[in-house]
Amino acid sequence: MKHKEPKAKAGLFRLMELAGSRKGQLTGACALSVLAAAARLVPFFTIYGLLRQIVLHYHNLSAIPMSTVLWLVGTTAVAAVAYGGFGFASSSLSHRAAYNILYELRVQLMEKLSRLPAGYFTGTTQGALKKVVQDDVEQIEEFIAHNIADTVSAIALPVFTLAYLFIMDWRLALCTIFPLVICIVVLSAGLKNPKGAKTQLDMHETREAMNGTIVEYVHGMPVIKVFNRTLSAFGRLGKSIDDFSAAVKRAAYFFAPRMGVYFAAMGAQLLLILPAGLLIGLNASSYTDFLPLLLLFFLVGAGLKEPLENMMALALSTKNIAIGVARIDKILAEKEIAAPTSSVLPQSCDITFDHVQFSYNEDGLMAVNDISFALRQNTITGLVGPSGGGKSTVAQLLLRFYEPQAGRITIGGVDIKDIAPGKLMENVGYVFQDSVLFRDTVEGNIRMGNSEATRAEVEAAAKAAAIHDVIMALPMGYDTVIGEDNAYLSGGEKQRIAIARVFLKKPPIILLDEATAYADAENESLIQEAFAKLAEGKTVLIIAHRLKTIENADQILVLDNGRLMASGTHGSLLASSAAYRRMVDANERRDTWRIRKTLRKEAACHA
Ligand SMILES: Nc1ncnc2c1ncn2[C@@H]1O[C@H](COP(=O)(O)OP(=O)(O)OP(=O)(O)O)[C@@H](O)[C@H]1O
Repeated sequence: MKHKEPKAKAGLFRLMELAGSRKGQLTGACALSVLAAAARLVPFFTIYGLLRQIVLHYHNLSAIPMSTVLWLVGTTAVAAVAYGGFGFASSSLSHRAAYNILYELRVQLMEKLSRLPAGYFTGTTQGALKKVVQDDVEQIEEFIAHNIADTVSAIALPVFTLAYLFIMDWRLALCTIFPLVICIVVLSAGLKNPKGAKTQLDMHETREAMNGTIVEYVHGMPVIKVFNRTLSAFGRLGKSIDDFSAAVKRAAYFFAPRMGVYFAAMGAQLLLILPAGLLIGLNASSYTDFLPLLLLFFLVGAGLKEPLENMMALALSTKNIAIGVARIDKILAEKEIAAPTSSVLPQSCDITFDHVQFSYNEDGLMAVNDISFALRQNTITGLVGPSGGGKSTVAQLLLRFYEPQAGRITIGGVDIKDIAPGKLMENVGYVFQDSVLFRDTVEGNIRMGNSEATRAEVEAAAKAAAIHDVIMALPMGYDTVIGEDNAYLSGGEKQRIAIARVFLKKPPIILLDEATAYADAENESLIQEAFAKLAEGKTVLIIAHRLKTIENADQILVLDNGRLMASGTHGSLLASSAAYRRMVDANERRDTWRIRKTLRKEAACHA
């Protein structure tokens, strides 16, 4: 017999699955919410009881038994206290469950992200991830804290009420329920209608696109100002706002007639009860029984509107929750870095790339195309080539940011796939082009390289990276929080902090991505000195943009279009590789580049 895979849960069912261990708390919150709903109904019936007494004794109100009045008033008071008490307990329990689920979901997502290859985190995925981890999880918390228990009571309240009304008088109960059924049928048919569902989805998607563009607009404000662009000239933002407003209009046109029927039917409830009540009243045997009954239906019938309206609002927010839950699931299902079944430790730092092939996309365009080379332990290798040649990709493959589609990369003869990811990272240090600093103290930022390091070791690393003096000039020295207290660092200074991190980590293999952006003379020489110190006695791969940096390297690899075009020392490449010679010439031209006087003359101010 064919094995049937269990169907993956979606929407609220999946949310309950994610709620995991907190299901008990949620069930408790729902039960208490039902009790609160029941307590909320009690006053309707005690008022009915009082009305009945008034009608029975209208000719002599003092004949109403005091004990009955006291009982009815007492019950109303107890019900009011019970409503408050159950409501509070339900809300506390659901909030506790919601915050626990929020915490567990975020931890689950963060743990998952830490197991994903670093290459997963591109600019686009980072934006989407922020939305899921921050907004979607928050929305789920809000939904669990408020809406789940409310939904249960929104269902329970009308069920209790209608059951009671049917017991009291089934004909008037039918008149009460009939318009409500029309309301539910009309709106749920609208929500289920593919066109209606599409207008909802469009509204959701265009709102997200608009929010994304607004954030981009605000982030890009300096560029927008420099280029003197106005809001109207930033076309994409205007278009996203127009798209959203068009989607809202489409949804409004679709739902307006249905909402019309909905509100008309809600109003018709009382209109039906009145004539039906009069007809029933004509044939009633006892006027004193009939009149309070009619008043009860007026009272309770009107009270049914609110839970139904809540139910409709909930039906809409459930859709948003389902979209958020699906996005969380997509992240949880991402492919993780395969952990080795048995972890082997490399005995040396010789590195080899053996016919390595890698493409970022399925379009087959190779970023690294059948590359083979070896880096000998304790040697320095320069990686050069035109922009887009594949240099960063080679470095990132060595760090397992991505998995090659073919070939293998080894350290000390061990395939990096067989080295535990933590061990690999212990052995390799990477200085990125753009160094990220966290909103933490300078010491905390450097300590990322080694959380066990002493303050003296942190300072020694900073001195080696030629950043100690800059740190000491900050308002609180090593305790200054970067980004606060007016403590900001330049791009070059940030890179030297990143170098200090690697000094502290002391990995035997180092990858350096030379930044060109902070190439003022002083910074450049400080960074070069720090690089040189860092490289001592290590196996080093430098992605060099200034060929001078790697002139003395043991080996230089020339990459172009993902292919290894040539390799050798600076001298041998000058003799053998035309591509390398062209790069050296271009570098020399760049180093002697000056703005010509003629250009200055041409650049007159616009009137
Ligand atoms: N995350 C990515 N997704 C898709 N393509 C990418 C990605 N990163 C790089 N590429 C592409 O892969 C190719 C190699 O890029 P890579 O960044 O390795 O070149 P590079 O030599 O380091 O360039 P540069 O000197 O400008 O930093 C380029 O065609 C680039 O567009």
